[in-house]
Amino acid sequence: MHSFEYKNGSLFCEDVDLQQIAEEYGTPSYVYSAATLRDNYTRLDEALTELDHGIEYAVKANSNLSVLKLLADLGSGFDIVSGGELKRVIAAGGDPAKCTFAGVGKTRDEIVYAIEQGIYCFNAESEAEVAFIDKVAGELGKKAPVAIRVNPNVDAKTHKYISTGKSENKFGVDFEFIEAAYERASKLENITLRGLQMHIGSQLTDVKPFIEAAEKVAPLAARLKELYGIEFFSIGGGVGIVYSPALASGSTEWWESHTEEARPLTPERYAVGVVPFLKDLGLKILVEPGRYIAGNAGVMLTECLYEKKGTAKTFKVVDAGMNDLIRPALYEGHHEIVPVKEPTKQTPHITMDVVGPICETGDFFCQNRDLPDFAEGEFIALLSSGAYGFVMASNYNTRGLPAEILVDGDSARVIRPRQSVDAILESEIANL
Ligand SMILES: Cc1ncc(COP(=O)(O)O)c(C=O)c1O
Ligand SMILES: N[C@@H](CCCC[NH3+])C(=O)O
Repeated sequence: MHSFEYKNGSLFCEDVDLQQIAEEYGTPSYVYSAATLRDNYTRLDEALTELDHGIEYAVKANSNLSVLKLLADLGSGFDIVSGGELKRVIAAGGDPAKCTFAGVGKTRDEIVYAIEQGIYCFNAESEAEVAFIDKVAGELGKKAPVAIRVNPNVDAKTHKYISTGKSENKFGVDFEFIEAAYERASKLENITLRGLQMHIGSQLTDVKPFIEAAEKVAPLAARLKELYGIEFFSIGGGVGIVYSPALASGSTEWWESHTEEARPLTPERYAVGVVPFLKDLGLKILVEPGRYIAGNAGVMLTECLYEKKGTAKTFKVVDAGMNDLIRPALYEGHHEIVPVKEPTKQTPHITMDVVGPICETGDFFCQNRDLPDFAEGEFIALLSSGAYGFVMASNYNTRGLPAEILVDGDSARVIRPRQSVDAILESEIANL
């Protein structure tokens, strides 16, 4: 489910007209649907009922405090990658005892903070890191819970920048070395071996790599349980979403018009694929979805400022740039673009580039795309922008960060006001 659809000639998020949001709060703005966030969480949770499982929402995908609070209220745990993310979870009312801490470069300060807050487990990504956590825990007179991330050398068949489970990627300890790493770790005095973790990549749209990884690593998890009494196996995140056709795929008719094989990955297919390898391990199974929970729960609204017809192309210049949504520039990520005012049968389609105001050639949201025409002053929505959207925004070109708005039914709340340029300048020191 996602709650973005045309009603009465305008694009709505749940019961709120996005035209009104754009007019009231300005653009560029991110708008999230609370119902979609809740629904995505619940659907995945229900798909995994056969397992003793826990959902650790990957905070990096969308870390707004209101989003974290909504998920914490549903009982979610959190997968964090920095001390900052842990602080966010705590500020949002999340439970540190339900947090796992991933990432290849945890610092001393972050490790100390996480131990003091009593996180559920560090997911260590190298033997050097395990040794360092042991040392820091010893200095604090504590025992730190540790899992080691295994790199199973499985091809996730996703964009090369977001593939993480091959040996050439920086993540985790190679499958060939992992048992020796556990054996050495088991001799350290200030850590407890609590689990095993893997994560093979992001935006997987095929279930096969998940199955391959689960089949390869489940026997290892069983051995580690027997040898060291680990209690969980985290199979990571990575469940992909439908970026196109994003709007249509929100409808039941769209799903029903596709055969099972032609359908993109769903939580149910994911579960059918991996559960058989996991259900008899006697371990708690954790999943770390980010994009699946937040991706299709958000759009970015922007206004068309100018149209420019060149000899080669028609450009629509909008008021959002790659600093607001970097996925197209960074990964050639596809986001569907739809006018907020619903196109009619008479609206002509034209081939266009939708570009931002940033001084970079890569500052585009689409190139040579056939879209229903829209005029200067009209608002458009970039769909599927709820994950890895706002969180990757920057102040490049001294542009304030966009606003974030959470819609729930017929209510719309600003959950992050637009950042002013003054606020950017206030954080700097002019050495005059
Ligand atoms: C360790 C870890 N877990 C979970 C995730 C979440 O991934 P996704 O948003 O694809 O579910 C990531 C990001 O890829 C990650 O690095
Ligand atoms: N930022 C990436 C995903 C990275 C996943 C983090 N491990 C994207 O937008 O697709």
